[in-house]
Amino acid sequence: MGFSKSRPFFSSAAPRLSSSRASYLLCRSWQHLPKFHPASTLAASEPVGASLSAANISIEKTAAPKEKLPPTKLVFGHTFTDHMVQIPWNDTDGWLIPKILPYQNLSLDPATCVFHYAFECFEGMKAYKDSNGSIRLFRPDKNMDRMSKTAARICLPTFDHDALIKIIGELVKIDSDWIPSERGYSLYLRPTLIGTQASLGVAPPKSALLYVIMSPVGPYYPTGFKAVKLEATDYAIRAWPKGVGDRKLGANYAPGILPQRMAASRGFQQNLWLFGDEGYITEVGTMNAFFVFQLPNGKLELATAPLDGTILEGVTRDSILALARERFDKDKWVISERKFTIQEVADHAKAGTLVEAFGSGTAAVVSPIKEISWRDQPISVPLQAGKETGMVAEQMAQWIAEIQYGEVEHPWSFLLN
Ligand SMILES: Cc1ncc(COP(=O)(O)O)c(C=O)c1O
Repeated sequence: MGFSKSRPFFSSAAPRLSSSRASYLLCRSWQHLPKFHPASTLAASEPVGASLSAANISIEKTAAPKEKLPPTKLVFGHTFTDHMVQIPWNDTDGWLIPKILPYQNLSLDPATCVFHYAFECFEGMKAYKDSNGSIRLFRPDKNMDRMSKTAARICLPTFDHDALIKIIGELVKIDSDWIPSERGYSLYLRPTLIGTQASLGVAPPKSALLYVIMSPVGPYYPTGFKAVKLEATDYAIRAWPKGVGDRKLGANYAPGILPQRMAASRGFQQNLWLFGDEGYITEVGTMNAFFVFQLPNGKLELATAPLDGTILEGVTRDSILALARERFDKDKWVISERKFTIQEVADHAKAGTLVEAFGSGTAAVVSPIKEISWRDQPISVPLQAGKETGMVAEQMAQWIAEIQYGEVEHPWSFLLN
């Protein structure tokens, strides 16, 4: 059964989220933390020394600003701005004074624990320039929350979220002329936390460095959406219950490259991570996964995997769920965080009730899917006629971009002033 504009599945008026509703939504992610998961109760170490503060940032500006590339030449993660943040921590003094410095190399002893035992975690978030030239972050509190929980899981120090948002804000303001003004462009921010203790003993690091670098990026789809073909991976597993797949650890990413490369060698842009003999759908490459099914009762279901520890708690995933719950017509839609299998997707495709599928993440916001290869058989995923996207992905991309670029007032948009 199709999915056409003659059947308005979205409420005609799209109400904006009230701030009380938004704070309720912000709190929801905590409720989804599985109670049994040790990371929800683990503390990195007893807090010692000074807590992270934005009160006394030391600023050293570069004497040699770099030449900027024309925006159309930007390649994701290849160009970095003039400055970076560095904040050292040690287990005696706590967090030391944050420094904004010229972008520079780090000098680390070869025995430093980050190189041997992967004491590293990071975040991916963006700053946007709106049409007034003001700069906005999108839901930075969610990234700080996730980074703290990840740091705690590998015994790196946690930090005051508001302080780090302020420090990042200062860095973004100093390098604000690196953010292209055109719609679709943004500044990708990479907060990173590493253990810096130089010793080979496997133990909690006694010293750490939090740093932030930034890279200007262009639109993910410069010429419009491009739907992707996926290969379902069942010979390798990205994450498992009670593991660390829900944490943004660098160590989770390197093992994912080979299956992605093997999928690419067979002509697929991404792989679809399955879990277990049942073939539960978890994630798409480094994105969360959404599917739209037509249900026997005539309703449509927007389904994504639950936060059971085997998927990353995507900020975009959370935003899509919140917007769908807020703005989709409740008589016509069911919004589900539930387990579902690749077999269920294949059955829906066969019955003509698979409506749409897409990945979600900070880089692309949404990435429409047109085909999934499973056991060498293609599962075809519908797109809108004449378009490279389904209707939900298209609508979500528009709603989220409006908030990111400050075209609608919204509590998720964090204005730097
Ligand atoms: C494994 C994984 N899943 C999902 C996501 C999407 O998360 P977000 O929407 O916060 O970018 C990312 C990107 O950070 C990721 O690396």
